[in-house]
Formats: sequence, C-alpha cells, structure tokens
Amino acid sequence: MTDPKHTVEGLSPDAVIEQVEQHRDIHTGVGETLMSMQEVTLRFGGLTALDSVSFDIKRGEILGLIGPNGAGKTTCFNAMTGVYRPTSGTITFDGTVLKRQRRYQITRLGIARTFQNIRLFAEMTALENVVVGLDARHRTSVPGALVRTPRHFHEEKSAVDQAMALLAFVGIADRAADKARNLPYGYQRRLEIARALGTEPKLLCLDEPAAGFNPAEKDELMGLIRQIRDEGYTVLLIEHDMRLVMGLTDRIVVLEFGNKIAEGKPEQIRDDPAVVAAYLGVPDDGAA
Ligand SMILES: Nc1ncnc2c1ncn2[C@@H]1O[C@H](COP(=O)(O)OP(=O)(O)OP(=O)(O)O)[C@@H](O)[C@H]1O
Repeated sequence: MTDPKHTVEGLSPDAVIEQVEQHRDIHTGVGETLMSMQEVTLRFGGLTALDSVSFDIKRGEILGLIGPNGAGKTTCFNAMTGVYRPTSGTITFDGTVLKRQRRYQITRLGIARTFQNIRLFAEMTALENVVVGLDARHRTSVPGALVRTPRHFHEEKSAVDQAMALLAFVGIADRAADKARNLPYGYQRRLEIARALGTEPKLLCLDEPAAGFNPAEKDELMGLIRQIRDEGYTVLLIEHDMRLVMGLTDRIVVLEFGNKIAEGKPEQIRDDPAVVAAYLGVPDDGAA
C-alpha cells in the first residue's frame, strides 16, 4: 500500500489513497492500448518536427519518450494535448480520434500534463491550485454557486478534502496554505503533478519532471512516479536523465530529428546502436 509522505490531520494514509482513487476506474484493461499515434507528421513551415511517428501507449505503463535536444518530444506532447494539430496522421485516445478538440476538451477526455517550465497560479495557495483543477468536474451551476446551495457546499468541501489528499499523496500537504510562488522548487514540481492528478487523467504526461533536481530528489521523484503508476495511472514521461529513465520506465520510445529510431524495454534501448549513436554522435562508444 502507498505511503504518502505527509499525513493530514483527520486523513489517514488509507483515506488519502481512497480520495486519490475514488472517482477512477483503476486497473481496468491494463496492457490495452490507451493512446495511439499513427504516422503523425507535424511541420512548422519548412521544419519537420515529427516525421510519420507511430507508437502506442498501453494502459498502466510508464512510457519514456527520449531523444536528443530538438528531437520532437515536446512537440509530440503538444500534438497529444491539442496545442498543435498534426499536419497529417492520426492520434487516437481511449477510442476517440483527436481532431479539433480544444485543450479543455482534451483534459476532459482524460489527458493531463505538466510543463518543462512550471506553470502554476503563483499567487494562489498550493491547495487552491489543486482545487482549481478539480473544479472542472463539479456540477453546481453558476446560480447554485452564487446562492450557495447545499450541493455547492458539499462539492466545495469534497473538493478541499480531495485536494488535501492529493497534496498528501505527492508529499507536500505541510505547505498547503502557502502561495505557490513561495514554495521550494521541488514542491512546485510536485504541486504541478498534484494539480494534474486532480483532473483524474487516464494519461498523465510529465515533461522533464526531474529538471533541476539533485540525485536524492530524483530518487524521491522516481518513487512518486512509480506510486502513481501503481495506483493505476498511465504515465508518459519525457526525461533527459538516463538513470531515471532506465530505472523507471516500462518501455521507451526514442526520437531523433523527428523520427522514431527505436522502441522497446529499457534494457533493449540501452544497447541499441542507433540510440547510442544518436546520443554520442558516434556508433557503439559505451552510452552508459
Ligand atoms: N512552435 C514552433 N515553431 C517552430 N519550430 C518549433 C516550434 N516548436 C518546436 N519547434 C522545433 O521543432 C523541433 C522539435 O522541438 P521539440 O521542442 O519538440 O524538441 P524536444 O525533443 O522536446 O527538445 P528538448 O529536449 O530540447 O526540449 C525543434 O527543431 C524546434 O526548434
């Protein structure tokens, strides 16, 4: 069972997990395809950022998306989350072909992401940042909220409880009342993850979540991401740190200059000559 870093008064570790899990169908269809990229090409003017890229993300896995700078990793995220529309090719998520959905619609479909450069509401507290993410699911009408109907009170209270549970789950409940901008950098990264989890994603996309972390912080983050996977989430991870990627992911897709050059389990990727060459610029020179 999970061991949240900080418990909250009145909220046992089991209750934290219950809150984190409560609205989701977890562990359903593990191993089935959740998202499928089929020959996705994305051009910016004359530059081909993704060139006929195909791969699947399976339910319940941590998939690593790696490649040298400029390989197309973030563009891939952006195509999946509705920031850019592919020039050609198809992206299917949980049975829905992504076409002209707006970003909020993609969030409702069940895709959440964090950003390379942290994006939080700096003047809001940590708790408020998570509650805002939960709000999208609530059913109170605007008039209901204005006259503060019983349903509105109930939803407000359960949103706060669930946001606290999420903060406890990622290990930062002790700073729930602090403004986001006053949190240490590592806490801000965890807060982004809590906020993304608050949207109850079927797919959680993490863009370099360990950037700027020291080795001990990276180890803790690896533990958290494993825990997230073990709670039944599917995770897509962009990360440059090879130790973290190799130690954490179930499978890896490697991009180089917008092309997929390899796909497989970490041990296969580590020894793949094309991957070694992509990272070192020379073949077979001991990538590790
Ligand atoms: N909005 C844009 N307009 C023009 N070119 C872009 C845009 N976004 C990305 N690119 C280009 O597309 C290519 C792929 O960029 P992308 O950011 O996806 O790479 P990346 O693998 O995420 O790199 P990094 O590891 O450095 O973050 C790069 O050559 C980049 O300059």
